[in-house]
Amino acid sequence: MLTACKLGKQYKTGWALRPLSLELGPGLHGLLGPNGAGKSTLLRLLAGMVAPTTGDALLRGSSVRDFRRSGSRIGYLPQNIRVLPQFSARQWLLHAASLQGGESAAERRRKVDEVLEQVNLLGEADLPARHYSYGMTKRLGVAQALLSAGDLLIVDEPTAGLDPEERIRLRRVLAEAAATRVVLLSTHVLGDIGASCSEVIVLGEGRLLYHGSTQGLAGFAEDRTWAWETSENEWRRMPLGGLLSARRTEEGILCRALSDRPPSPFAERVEPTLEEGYLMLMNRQPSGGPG
Ligand SMILES: Nc1ncnc2c1ncn2[C@@H]1O[C@H](COP(=O)(O)OP(=O)(O)OP(=O)(O)O)[C@@H](O)[C@H]1O
Repeated sequence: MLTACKLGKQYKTGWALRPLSLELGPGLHGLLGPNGAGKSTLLRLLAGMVAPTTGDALLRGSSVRDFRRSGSRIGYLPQNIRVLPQFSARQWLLHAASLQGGESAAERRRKVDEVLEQVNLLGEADLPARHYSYGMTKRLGVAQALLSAGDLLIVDEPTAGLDPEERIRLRRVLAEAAATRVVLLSTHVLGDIGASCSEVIVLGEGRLLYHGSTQGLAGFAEDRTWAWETSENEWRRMPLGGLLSARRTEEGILCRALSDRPPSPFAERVEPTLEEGYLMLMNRQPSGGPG
């Protein structure tokens, strides 16, 4: 449904995103990568917000740039949303819907109520936005993106700064939206991806490093993730390289590490998490490990 073909963006300072090709079907797709990896650039290109230097992105066979020019059926939530504080959510969304044009006032009101309900803002729909919490403002941004999302919804770090309850709520909204369309979710929170995405894209320094299942990403740490229990004394002498966590239990200290070889004679291989696979892929962990 959404195809990127040799899609790339170069600024005077260099490549923000080196040419890459992708095919995405309906569902929730996660986008991961360190700061400056090119995530927002990719999302802006896929939303048709900026012109590519190379290649193109096609939605149902037509360039996303044409979609945007023709009134847009692409929902896009940028990293930083701005809502005029004197507007209520309902006023803000009715205004956004009227800019899209083409529908009767009654139909616009119906759609606005529908998205307000989806993001659970109906109860506060008539409060001025200055009274909204950070999470409510984010949900309003998602509602605005949903209003114009036909086949494609793109959200750039929607869960950043949200408390766990708000984050779960937002994830549910996105998962519901993904039932019928392509949804792309950029985040630094691996828990968001693990909980809701079946596919994940990883960028690093403007390059596509991985595109596939979340299990496949976790698999990068297969056979290199270890857990073992150690005493307080041994723990104090242990080098920290490769160590992921150390948790005190009644028996001692439960350690977990990424390493090519067993970090301790007592270490046993364990199932890697998504985070461990991501760390392995990004090559951030030292290969030696503790011990
Ligand atoms: N308009 C621009 N002009 C020049 N360089 C840009 C522009 N936009 C992005 N870049 C550069 O492209 C690279 C990728 O930036 P981008 O914002 O896409 O990364 P990101 O993965 O979204 O980062 P973050 O996680 O910090 O939001 C960075 O080096 C950035 O400085």
